[in-house]
Amino acid sequence: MAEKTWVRMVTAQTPTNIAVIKYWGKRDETLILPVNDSISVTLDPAHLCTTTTVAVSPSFDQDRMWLNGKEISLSGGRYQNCLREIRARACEVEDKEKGIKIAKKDWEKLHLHVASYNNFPTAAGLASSAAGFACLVFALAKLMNAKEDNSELSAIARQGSGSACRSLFGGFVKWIMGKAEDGSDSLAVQLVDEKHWDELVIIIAVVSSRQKETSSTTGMRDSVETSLLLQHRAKEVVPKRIKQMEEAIKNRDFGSFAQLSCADSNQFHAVCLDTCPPIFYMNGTSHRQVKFLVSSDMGI
Ligand SMILES: Nc1ncnc2c1ncn2[C@@H]1O[C@H](COP(=O)(O)OP(=O)(O)OP(=O)(O)O)[C@@H](O)[C@H]1O
Ligand SMILES: C[C@@](O)(CCOP(=O)(O)OP(=O)(O)O)CC(=O)O
Repeated sequence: MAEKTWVRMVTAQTPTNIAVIKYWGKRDETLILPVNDSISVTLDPAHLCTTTTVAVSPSFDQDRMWLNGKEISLSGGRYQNCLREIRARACEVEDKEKGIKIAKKDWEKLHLHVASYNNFPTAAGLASSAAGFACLVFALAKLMNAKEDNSELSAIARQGSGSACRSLFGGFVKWIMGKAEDGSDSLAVQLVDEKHWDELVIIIAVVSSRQKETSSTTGMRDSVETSLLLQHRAKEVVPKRIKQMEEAIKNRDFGSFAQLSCADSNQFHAVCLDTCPPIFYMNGTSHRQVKFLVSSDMGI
């Protein structure tokens, strides 16, 4: 007779976030530590989001993951780092109804299956890695009954993709770059929740759903190696802008908020052009949109 088996599953949903003061450049590639603080706004989960189901069962013989219905490899360092960090924080789980009891030490031997869906284009510049890794880490933490709060979980999601640390919170979120070499103080904090500025409407105009030619990871590595503008931006420009942006958000000052967001986005694209070889993320449609916004009365 077959041995009695079981499956424990958790499903989570996490929205993507859009940076208004951008993260571009790492000081540590493995731990994913940035060269500057960044601030983002988390979108409404009803729109752009990732849904991830994680499952554990004694009948699984290896860790496996499916992204948008296709199996992907979990052998990459980023997935391995997240899985290792969460497993190290796993606690005992008891589900009396289903007769499941998992001791803390059992988590090392048990394997996981992960199925994740993005309801928006993947790897196209809409921060799928942010929603994806935040959702993975959050769902695993719930599955394994980890006791860490969202800021502590953000430091793990950060090791999957830098921008992911900011998707663990709603509203406006700051990723504090931190100073420690081990990355322990590089984490996200919520500045204000989603109710603080609920008349703010964000319109996402998708100008292309194709995969970007240069991934953020590769692009920012090249910028760190070759762009002098990036050094100036990280040291001189962003620290001042972060303070001004925090003030604008606190006071719901749309004029300052829009001016700072546009200036920061333009400087990010300028750093891309200052990179060798240059990186082009904007296309003709994006340029026409910027022209249109500048010529219309946006309160900027
Ligand atoms: N739902 C998900 N779960 C786990 N990993 C994901 C998920 N979605 C995307 N990823 C990972 O993120 C990678 C895409 O990241 P990348 O930074 O290139 O694009 P992006 O995040 O969509 O765009 P950008 O960073 O410019 O906003 C994918 O190749 C995959 O490895
Ligand atoms: C332009 C950005 O969206 C870049 C995001 O880069 P990623 O977080 O995707 O990069 P990795 O840390 O290498 O995974 C700006 C931002 O979100 O702050």
